[in-house]
Amino acid sequence: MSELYFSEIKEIKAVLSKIKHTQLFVLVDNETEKHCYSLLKPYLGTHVLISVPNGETNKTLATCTLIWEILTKHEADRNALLINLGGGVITDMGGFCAGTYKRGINFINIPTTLLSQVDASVGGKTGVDFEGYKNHIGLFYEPLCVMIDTVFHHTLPDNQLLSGFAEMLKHGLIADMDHWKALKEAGYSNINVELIKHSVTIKEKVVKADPTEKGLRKILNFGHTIGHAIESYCLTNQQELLHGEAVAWGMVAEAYLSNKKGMLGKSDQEEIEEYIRAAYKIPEIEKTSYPKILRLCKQDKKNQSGEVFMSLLEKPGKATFNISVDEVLILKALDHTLKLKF
Ligand SMILES: NC(=O)c1ccc[n+]([C@@H]2O[C@H](COP(=O)([O-])OP(=O)(O)OC[C@H]3O[C@@H](n4cnc5c(N)ncnc54)[C@H](O)[C@@H]3O)[C@@H](O)[C@H]2O)c1
Ligand SMILES: O=C(O)C(=O)C[C@@H](O)[C@H](O)[C@H](O)COP(=O)(O)O
Ligand SMILES: [Zn+2]
Repeated sequence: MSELYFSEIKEIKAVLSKIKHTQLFVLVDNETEKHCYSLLKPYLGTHVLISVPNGETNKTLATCTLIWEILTKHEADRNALLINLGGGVITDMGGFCAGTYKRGINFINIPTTLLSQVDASVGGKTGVDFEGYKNHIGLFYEPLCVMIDTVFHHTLPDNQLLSGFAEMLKHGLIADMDHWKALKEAGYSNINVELIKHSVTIKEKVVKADPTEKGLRKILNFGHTIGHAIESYCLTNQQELLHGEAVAWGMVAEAYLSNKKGMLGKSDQEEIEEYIRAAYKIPEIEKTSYPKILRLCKQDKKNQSGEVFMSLLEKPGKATFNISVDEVLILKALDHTLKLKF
C-alpha cells in the first residue's frame, strides 16, 4: 500500500528528498494549473510541467499520448518521478501513464478534489475511458504516496464537493453505519479532515484485503454498475453529470435492487433514497435511452459470462458482491430511480 500523508502541502519537500529520482514531472490540467500549481511550486526543485485539458472527456488514450510524448521528449528514464496534481481524472490517467511508461515509473498523488482525496487517489486503480466505457483500459498500479491537504477545497465549486461527498456516503453505506450517519448529519458543506480520514481508512482497509478486486474490493463499486452507465450515457448526451452525482443515482437504483433481492429493508432503502433525492439533481434520461444504458451495464468489469453482477447492500454499513441482476430488474430500477412509468 502507498504511504498516506494528511499534511500541509509544504511537506512535499521532505517527501521528495527521501525519494531517489532522476527527473521530476508534474501533471496538471488547465484548472489545477490555475488553482493548485502555485501552492505546490515553491516546494519543488527543477521540474517539467505537463498540462493537459481538464474534464472526463479528456480522460483518454489521446491525452495519454500527449503525456508519454512529453516524458519521451525530456528523455525521462525509469527513475523519473511523476506528481499527479489534480482530481480523479488526473490521478487515474497520470497513474496509468506512469504505470505504462517504460513499463513503470514511480508516481505521487496530490489529490485536489474532495472526490480524489477520499477515493480516486487511493488504492491503485488507474486508467482511462475507451469507446464510451468508463475506465475500460487500465492497470492496478499504486502511487508511492498520497498527500492530502484540504487547502485545495477553497477553490472547489459546490457541485464538486457534492460529487466527492457521494463516494463518502458510499463508504458509510458499504462498511460503516456510523460513518453514514455522521455524514448525513454533517452535510457536504461541513466535511472536515476527520471525516475524510475516516472515508480513506474504510477504502484502505478493503483495498489492503483485496488489492486487485478478486472479491471483497467489489463492494467499493456499490452504485457503480448503474452509476457508470448513467455517467457514460450523459457524457454522450452533453448533459453535465459528475462521477459522484452519477454514483449517487446509481446508489438509489442499487439500493432499490438490494431491497428487491430480499436484502435491504424497505425503510433503510427509503432513507437512503430520500437523502439522495434531496441533495442531488436528477439526470434527465428518456425511456428511449434504456437500450444504451443496458449496453453500458453489460460492459461492467464485475460481470461474468454475460451476466450483470452487482455489489448490493444487506443493510446500511454492510455490502455484499457478485449478485446477479437480470435485465427486467435493471429496467425497473431505472424507472424507479428516474421516476418514469414502466
Ligand atoms: N481510481 C479510483 O479508485 C477512482 C475512484 C473514484 C473516481 N474515480 C474517477 O475520478 C474521476 C472523477 O474525479 P473528480 O471528481 O476529481 O473529477 P476531475 O478530476 O474532473 O476534477 C473535477 C474538476 O475540478 C477541477 N479541479 C480540480 N481540483 C480543483 C481545485 N482544487 N480547485 C478548482 N478546480 C479544481 C478539475 O480541473 C476538473 O475540471 C472520474 O473519472 C472517476 O471515474 C476513480
Ligand atoms: O476503488 C475501487 O475499487 C472502486 O471501485 C472505487 C470507485 O469509486 C471508482 O469509481 C473506480 O474507479 C471504479 O472502478 P471500475 O473498476 O468500476 O472502473
Ligand atoms: Zn467512483
